[in-house]
Amino acid sequence: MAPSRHRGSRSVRTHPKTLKRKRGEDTDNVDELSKRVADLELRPATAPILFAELPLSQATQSGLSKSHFKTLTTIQSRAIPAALKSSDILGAAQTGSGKTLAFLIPVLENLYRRRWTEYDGLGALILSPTRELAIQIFEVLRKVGRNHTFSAGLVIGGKPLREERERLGRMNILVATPGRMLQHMDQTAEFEIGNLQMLVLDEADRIMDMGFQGTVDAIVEHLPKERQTLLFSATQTKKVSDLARLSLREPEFVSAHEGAESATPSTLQQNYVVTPLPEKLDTLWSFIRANLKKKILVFLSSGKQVRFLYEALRHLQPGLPLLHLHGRQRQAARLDITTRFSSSKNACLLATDVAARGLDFPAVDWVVQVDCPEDADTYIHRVGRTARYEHKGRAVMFLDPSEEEGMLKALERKKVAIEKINVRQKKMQNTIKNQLQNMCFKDPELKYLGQKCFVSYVRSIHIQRDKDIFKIKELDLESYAASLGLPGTPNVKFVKGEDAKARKNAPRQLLEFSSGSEGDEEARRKDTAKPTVRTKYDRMFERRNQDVLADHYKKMIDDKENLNGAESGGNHYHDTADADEDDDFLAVKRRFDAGDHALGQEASSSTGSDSSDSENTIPTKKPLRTTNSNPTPPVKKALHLSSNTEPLIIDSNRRAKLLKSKKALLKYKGHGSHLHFDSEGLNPHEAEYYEREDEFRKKGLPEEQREVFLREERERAREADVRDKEVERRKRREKKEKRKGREREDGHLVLGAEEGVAVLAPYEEEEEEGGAEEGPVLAGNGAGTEKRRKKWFEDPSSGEDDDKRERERQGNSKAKRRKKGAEANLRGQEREQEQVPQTVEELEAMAQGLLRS
Ligand SMILES: Nc1ncnc2c1ncn2[C@@H]1O[C@H](COP(=O)(O)OP(=O)(O)OP(=O)(O)O)[C@@H](O)[C@H]1O
Repeated sequence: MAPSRHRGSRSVRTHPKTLKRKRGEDTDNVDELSKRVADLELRPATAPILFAELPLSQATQSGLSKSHFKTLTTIQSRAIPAALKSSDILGAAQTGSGKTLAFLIPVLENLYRRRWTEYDGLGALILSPTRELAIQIFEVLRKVGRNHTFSAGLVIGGKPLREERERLGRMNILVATPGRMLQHMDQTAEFEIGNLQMLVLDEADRIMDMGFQGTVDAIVEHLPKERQTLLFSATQTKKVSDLARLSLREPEFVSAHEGAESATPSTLQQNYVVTPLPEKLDTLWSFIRANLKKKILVFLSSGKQVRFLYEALRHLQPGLPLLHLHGRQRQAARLDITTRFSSSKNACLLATDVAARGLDFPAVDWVVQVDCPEDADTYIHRVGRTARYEHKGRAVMFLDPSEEEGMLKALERKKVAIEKINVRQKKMQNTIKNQLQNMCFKDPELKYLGQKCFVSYVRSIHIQRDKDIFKIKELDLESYAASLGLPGTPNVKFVKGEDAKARKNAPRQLLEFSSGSEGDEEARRKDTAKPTVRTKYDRMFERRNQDVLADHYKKMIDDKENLNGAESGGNHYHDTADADEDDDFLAVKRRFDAGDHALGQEASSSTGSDSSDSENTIPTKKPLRTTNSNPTPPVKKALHLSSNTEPLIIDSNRRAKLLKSKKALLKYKGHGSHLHFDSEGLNPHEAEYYEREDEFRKKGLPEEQREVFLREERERAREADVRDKEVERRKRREKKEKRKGREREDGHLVLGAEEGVAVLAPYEEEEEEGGAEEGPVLAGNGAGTEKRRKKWFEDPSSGEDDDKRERERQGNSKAKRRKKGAEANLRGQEREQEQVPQTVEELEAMAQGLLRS
């Protein structure tokens, strides 16, 4: 294909790296290599067994052997020869069967045989659906390509565009996520891709899926039509529409599945357990407790479930390291977690499907699918995280009885053999429901997470396409909510008229409650749900917990009970509460002064139940105490100390003295009232306060009234939750705006929240030590030594630190340059720190610095 435009225009170099490169070139006769490739036969009988048999460059051969790859896997022996001959490939093979090398080797070799250089620009673009997988591919590329001179970069988001922009134009091979790639294509002027030779889609079916449809189509529009395209996946499709979208030319379908008994590795033992939705958590808990010495990967259907379960199980202290991974974590955290799980011997990682495809965690013992996968393909990828490359592994899936039939049929269609097993009852731990309830009760944050977990689960079921598997109406959602420790079943609103799949692929939108939502299946379901007996503790739990969670809930209750029709306002609740407290306080230390002008009111509060005390009082300016000391008789007044006794007429000093004697007053106070306490032992009321039973029954059946009451209460709780969420959202918005403000101040290019940037990390040659890989280093101009591994995944906020360090570096190097007579090697170091090529030589050296030993 298109040879290098600038080949031959390079100046002769004396840099040691150039010498190495030349030596590498000298050992290969590229023409001879091309001839051997042309002579390759693509018959199964002649399929190569060892890499040494393939017509590969010395650089690739040595990279493979240093990485301890000797024998080809089935997919490699079929795909690599065809890809070397520049065919378009549709590659399908089981998970963990080595597809990554099946496309990386042809990428390196085909560019090598075309004598690709930095002046030729981007030669190969490798797209991956997730950042983690892109990193993994990049790592393998670094490993096997260590002796090549190509520059390679990783473009996955998580950092400002600015940092990678200038280097992007000099890359020969890019590993990227589609969204970030498109952003560069649209916004980076220096990015020239008209010369692209190869496009690779790993997890091709996922990338061609709806979630990436628009992005991938836009990327392909930018690419030259004349190119080689390689598509790989464990669940490859031959969809004609997809092939047309990618302009594939007579693609070779290379499948290692054909003739295979199962679409999953033969070393994988697969089972499922039927466990009703409300019992899933107990089953998972028992499973984890029974496998404390194992490495377990648990799949859940949404990030919110992962978060809640992680927090809940963490508090229960299962007895092995617990990790969690989902798409909304920061990059640094995601990298840290995948690295920790990879290096763990025993751990439990709770993850969404962000970990379902491609990730090569070593030695995973168990894959547990707590939530049913959306389809059989997702099942295959999830279980593929264990039993990789000839290793053994086990997988178990929890199915609700309503999901069993549909899921089994879907798996059967995909040639997946799975066997039912039962949980040993004696291995089942005690239920954790009560503990979860307790934790949710004490910790409103956890309860809030639980509510979000519930809503997100229900929605995830609602938007599933396969209604043979996912039957929302058959799920016992009320019990499920209780099993999460929630005091009630949260309301879930569904948005009608939107494409379910598109929503599933847009998690951010999925999180938002749509104000325009119309349907409310959940509410309808609850209306028809059977009433259950509620104990006094249930009621107490709800009321107290609502108080803890939401002040506004209490306010609503108070508003209704105490101050119906009173003015509402921000501080109103607090005022009311204070007033209540004062009342209690006064009731204990009651005292009134008979001569006080507010005598009636105080008397009223002192008795607590006499509402008419204040009537008929005769105002006086002097309090009783002063009357005593005053020989003149007091002004005549009548005190109503009780509604059913005679008023006490104070018309003489002697009568006024009565007010000082409790005993004397008793006969004016009448008998004490009989107070009834409510079931919580609080709030005493007189018998009249409670409705008479016959009157109550007149209003309708108790059950109906109970329903109405519950509906109203639910509505209040829902409103309270909405307000909570609004506060939560506002806080998030403010935080985000603050962050953006900081970035703006620092001169960062502010990007969409989803897509960040990773620094393209051309890497320095590394010491070969038992095949162990060092992280990539910031090569800058190709001669740097500073390690950069950690920086790949620093979160966007850490970009500030980067910039600061970068500025400091630049400042240092400028200062150094000012020094006259600086030594030549010092000058070299300064340029390296600046990362900006100053001369043609530097530029050349930098581009050489990647795949080289
Ligand atoms: N020829 C080989 N010899 C030995 N090990 C190999 C070979 N090829 C690949 N492997 C190892 O097999 C494991 C799985 O490889 P890889 O990740 O490429 O699988 P995959 O087919 O892409 O899986 P998935 O479908 O899950 O993405 C890796 O650990 C890799 O190092």
